[in-house]
Amino acid sequence: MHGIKSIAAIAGLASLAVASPVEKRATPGSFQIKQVQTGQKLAVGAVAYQKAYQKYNKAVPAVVAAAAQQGAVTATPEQYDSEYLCPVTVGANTLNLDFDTGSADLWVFSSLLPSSEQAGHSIYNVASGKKITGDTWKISYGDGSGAAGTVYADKVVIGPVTATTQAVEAATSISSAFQQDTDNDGLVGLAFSTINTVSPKPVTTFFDTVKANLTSKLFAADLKKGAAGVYDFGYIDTTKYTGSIVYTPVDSSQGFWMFTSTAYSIGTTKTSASISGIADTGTSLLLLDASIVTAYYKKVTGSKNDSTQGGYTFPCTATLPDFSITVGGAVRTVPGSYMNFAPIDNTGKTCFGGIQSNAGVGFSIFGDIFLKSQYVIFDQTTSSPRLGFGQQ
Ligand SMILES: O=C(c1ccc(-c2ccco2)nc1O)N(Cc1ccccn1)C1CC1
Repeated sequence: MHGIKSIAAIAGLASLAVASPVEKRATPGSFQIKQVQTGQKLAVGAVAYQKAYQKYNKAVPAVVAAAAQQGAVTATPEQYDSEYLCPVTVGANTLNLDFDTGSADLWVFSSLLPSSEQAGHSIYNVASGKKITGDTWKISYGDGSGAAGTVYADKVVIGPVTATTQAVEAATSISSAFQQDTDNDGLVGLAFSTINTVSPKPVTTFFDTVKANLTSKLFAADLKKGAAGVYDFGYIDTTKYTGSIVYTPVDSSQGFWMFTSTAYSIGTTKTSASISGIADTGTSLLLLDASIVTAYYKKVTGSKNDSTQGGYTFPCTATLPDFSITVGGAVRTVPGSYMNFAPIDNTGKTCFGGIQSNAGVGFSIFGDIFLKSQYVIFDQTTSSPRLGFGQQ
């Protein structure tokens, strides 16, 4: 999630009620993208994993060997898992981009921006691209942040996959929050291309551009609590989850990976309820109906809905109940320990909850707080898209 959407959740989802909620290589068959250790040397997870087997002269599992040979880029979340970033080569430069399944624009900080707004960022130099005359774009996210600019066709490389002529949306203006988040050089939208904002005609997302060349038309997100995550493209890594994957149909009519769960549990208390929401790697938190949120924090001693903090807070020492949903007939659980998003200040006394209200959004948002407890498969292998969840 780019820090902005998480700031939305912290700064005041109440304000959301006012703000318009949501108007945000030779290609081998499959490969693994690891997220970059921002500011640190790239740890290539799959290669490290392979080395471990080789060190003890053990056979390297095929999927690890495949991933290692595919090349992998490892990204680590920002502090408090507020954002997960992967290095992507755009034209001649490598930028750290936020893979966002809640939006469908690949936009980047560019040489077209005023130099003051480029400061601290890796930049796409439009000189290497082919300007797509007449195309413009403008995106606004749920928290009022946003960006706008023009469009170039250029090479985009993610892992070992190269899209030779991907539409790259070069920013000519960006909101202040994006300027301040110097870890983030732009977004790779992985929602459906129908909500791409390029005018007069939407362009395809990176995934839509390359999916025909993948072994399977799918990608999977393996985000982690406080550690590097992985995006797998074109294959399912069966070492990444326990038990089996449960699948559920996706309603893509609003351009999101939207699904419905049929019950939720707070601790061991299960309640039947139809919860319609989206799998959104670009949102930090888990945004649910107020009734569920209130019921959850009733179980947390010292919690309160603090309008000055923009949501529910509790003592950082609080014990938090697990939260589960029933999806595709199976229960999928977020451990209580994942529900503490971050301290509200540097005293570390009071913490901000990972579960907050979806007021003003119109549906629930299963952001990183939920997604990092699962191996999530975004599956377009058939004409009916679906989501898969494997408990981690
Ligand atoms: O930020 C967005 C978001 C993403 C993409 C677009 C968009 C506009 C035009 C095309 O895509 N508009 C958004 O608003 N969230 C998450 C969110 C978080 C908090 C409140 C509201 N929402 C979309 C996925 C739901």
